[in-house]
Amino acid sequence: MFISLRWKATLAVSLLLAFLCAVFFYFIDQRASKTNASERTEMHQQHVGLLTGLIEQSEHHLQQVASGIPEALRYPQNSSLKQVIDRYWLYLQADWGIEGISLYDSSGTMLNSWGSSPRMPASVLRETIAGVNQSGSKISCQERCSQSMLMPIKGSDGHQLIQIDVELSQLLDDFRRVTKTDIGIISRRPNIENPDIPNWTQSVLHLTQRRKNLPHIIRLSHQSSFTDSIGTNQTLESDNRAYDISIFGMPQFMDARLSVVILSDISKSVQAAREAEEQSLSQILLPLLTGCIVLFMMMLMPLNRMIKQTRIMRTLIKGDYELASSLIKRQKPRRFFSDEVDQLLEAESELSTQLDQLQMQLQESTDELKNLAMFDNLTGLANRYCFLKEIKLRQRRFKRNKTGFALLFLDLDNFKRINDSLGHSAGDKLLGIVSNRLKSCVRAADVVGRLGGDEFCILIDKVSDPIETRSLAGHILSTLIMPIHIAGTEINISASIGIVVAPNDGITTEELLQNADLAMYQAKAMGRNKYCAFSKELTLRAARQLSLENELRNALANQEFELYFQPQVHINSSEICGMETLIRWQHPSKGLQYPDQFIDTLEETGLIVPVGEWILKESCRLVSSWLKAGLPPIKVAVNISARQFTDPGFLRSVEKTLAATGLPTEYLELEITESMVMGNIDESFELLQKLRELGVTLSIDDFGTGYSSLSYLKSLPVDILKVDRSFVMDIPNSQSDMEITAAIIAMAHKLQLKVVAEGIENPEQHDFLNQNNCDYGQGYLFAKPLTQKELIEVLNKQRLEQENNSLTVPA
Ligand SMILES: Nc1nc2c(ncn2[C@@H]2O[C@@H]3COP(=O)(O)O[C@H]4[C@@H](O)[C@H](n5cnc6c(=O)[nH]c(N)nc65)O[C@@H]4COP(=O)(O)O[C@H]3[C@H]2O)c(=O)[nH]1
Repeated sequence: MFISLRWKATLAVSLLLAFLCAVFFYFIDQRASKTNASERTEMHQQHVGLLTGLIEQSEHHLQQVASGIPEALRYPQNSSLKQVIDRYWLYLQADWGIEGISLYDSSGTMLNSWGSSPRMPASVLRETIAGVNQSGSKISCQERCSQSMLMPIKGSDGHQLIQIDVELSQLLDDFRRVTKTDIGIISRRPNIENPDIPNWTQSVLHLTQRRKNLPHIIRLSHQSSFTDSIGTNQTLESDNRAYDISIFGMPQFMDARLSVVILSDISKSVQAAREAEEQSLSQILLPLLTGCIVLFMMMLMPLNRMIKQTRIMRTLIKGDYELASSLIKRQKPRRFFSDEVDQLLEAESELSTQLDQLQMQLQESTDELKNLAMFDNLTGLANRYCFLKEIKLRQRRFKRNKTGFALLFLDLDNFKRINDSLGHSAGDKLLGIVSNRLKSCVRAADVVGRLGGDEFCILIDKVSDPIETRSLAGHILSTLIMPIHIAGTEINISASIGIVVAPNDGITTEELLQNADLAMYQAKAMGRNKYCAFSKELTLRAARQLSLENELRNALANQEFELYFQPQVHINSSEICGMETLIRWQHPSKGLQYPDQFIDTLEETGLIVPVGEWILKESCRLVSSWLKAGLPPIKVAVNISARQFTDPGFLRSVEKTLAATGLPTEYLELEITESMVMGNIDESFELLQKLRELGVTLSIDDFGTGYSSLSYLKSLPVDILKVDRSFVMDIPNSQSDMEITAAIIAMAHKLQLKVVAEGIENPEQHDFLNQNNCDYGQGYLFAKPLTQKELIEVLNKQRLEQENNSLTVPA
């Protein structure tokens, strides 16, 4: 729940104010109570003093009357007390306010009485006669309350006791007149039958303004008990008025059964005290309240600024840095009297700048990442990720508008060889040129992507008929085949294209790409620089390929491979000087299989490494055994695949094989291709050097088919060049092939290399090569690849011929 700081501050200040007021009020109240209590004590003392004075004055008055009686007894002489009082009774009543007079004899028996006079207890009379009791007045209440004075007096008829009474009501009225305070007498003797104050079971014997005041005393009796009320000042509030009621005894004037009650109306002083309190409160409250309002107003401005900064913060959180910085600019920090809010604003400004910079960097990085994520770095074409997204987009579109699309899966032919022989930078340039050519062949709406290496894919929009794509594929192939010049070298590149049309050739993206890939492989198998549209048949072919792979995996273990040997001859004498090992596969059901039916699969699956090791070992073992058997010494040339050559254990494997089979190293020749060496020239050089140090002969197979670098060839540690069959086969019909072959032979000789010409099938070819000083030859003209048995027969035959020739040579 949000509560503004301003309301919290106001609440806190209000609470503080309330607390201060309460404390202040408590002290004022305490002080007022003290003042009030002392004022009331003082008032009470004044009342008691006045009442005492009035009682004493009345007593004096009674004494004066009593002291005049002995004087009156003298005139006329020997008058009795009764006579005197009879004579003066009316006068005493009227002028002296005497209420009653009683005469007693010395035993305390009443002799005469005048008016109404309360009856004195006999004990008091006796004590007075005996002189024990000092002369003084006593207040007593019977039917009325009176002040009585007892005095012994000697009349003509002996000692007597005179009692003079005045009514107390006069005195109490005087008290009220002087003090404006009501007064009364309460009897302490319980009156159960008819009490004036039921709660206290007491009677009020006299009370000024009785009708008005008695209810107040009754109300007081509800507040406290009678005994608790004696000797204390009680406050009673009734009918919007306040009374001070004090009940106390006056033992010097009255007996213990009587109490005086004084009811003072203190409404005015209470009201005045209240007003004083209110005034004091207002005096303190007003400045406090004013302070509070001033504080509130003072807080308003910084709080408003803080609210604005909260908005800035929220804007920053939302990432709208432009708006945030304009808001910050609007709230300029103050130069003078700056406070925490200004510091906060400065910090916000810095934060905003930094966040803005961070966002920019983030945006740049994101863009870069997006580019990296979506586009191929080298060619700028859509990368695999982006391309797959595009395919998915088309698939979604198809669900809406039923327009199909096609995928052209393109792989450059022999790119690896070009890349290896010309170097990676030339390979990269070539890929860039291919990309541009591909883009030039398609519409803007079509997407060209590089899926990796030399694999490209083209997405053709809105295609329903596969025929549409075939003409495009043909156009692409004819565009790509145009010569490319990189670093002064002319390169001829071609590609194989696989075509699929969605959704006929695949529902999912993976399925489409897989089928396009399959079609592309088919195009490659068809002889490269071809396109092939996917068909269900291709799937079957792929399945066959898979089964071929599985069969090849078992072939080595089942010893289904066999070695054939094709003799190599001296061109000038046609005598066998060596042989090339050629692998065959004796398939359990299909019969003899040639390398073109399985060698690529061995390469692709990597099975060529263990199979190649077996070929090397078996070749060395056989030749070694033939040597030992006394057959003419013959060199064996073993084809080494690229996978074998780059295998880190290859050198060790050759060493181990030679050691294990005991074949002298000069009888082993290893055939490698140019592209194997060019792939990683430094490492290849080192390896070839080490093989040569072993004493093994090294030959370059298929020479002339790759992009041979003559500068490398010059320093390459090899012994023999094998001119590829493709140059020999058209001799003598192709002048250019003849020239190339002659040039290769001449160049090789210049480099101190021997030359083997492959594929010699007719005598013309033989003659040409002989005329051009080719060293060795291999081909059907001399011998086809032979089984072990056939080779041994040929070798034996040659040995016999040689022996016969030597025998017929004239001495
Ligand atoms: N038309 C014609 N062909 C001729 C003639 N003379 C020889 N040949 C064929 O030419 C191929 C020569 O082998 P290659 O160039 O190394 O080419 C070989 C080689 O690259 C590979 N290969 C064969 N055996 C092995 C092997 O043991 N290991 C490795 N790694 N590859 C092998 O398979 C390729 C094909 O081998 P093959 O089918 O045995 O075919 C052999 C051979 O039978 C001729 O006068 N006319």
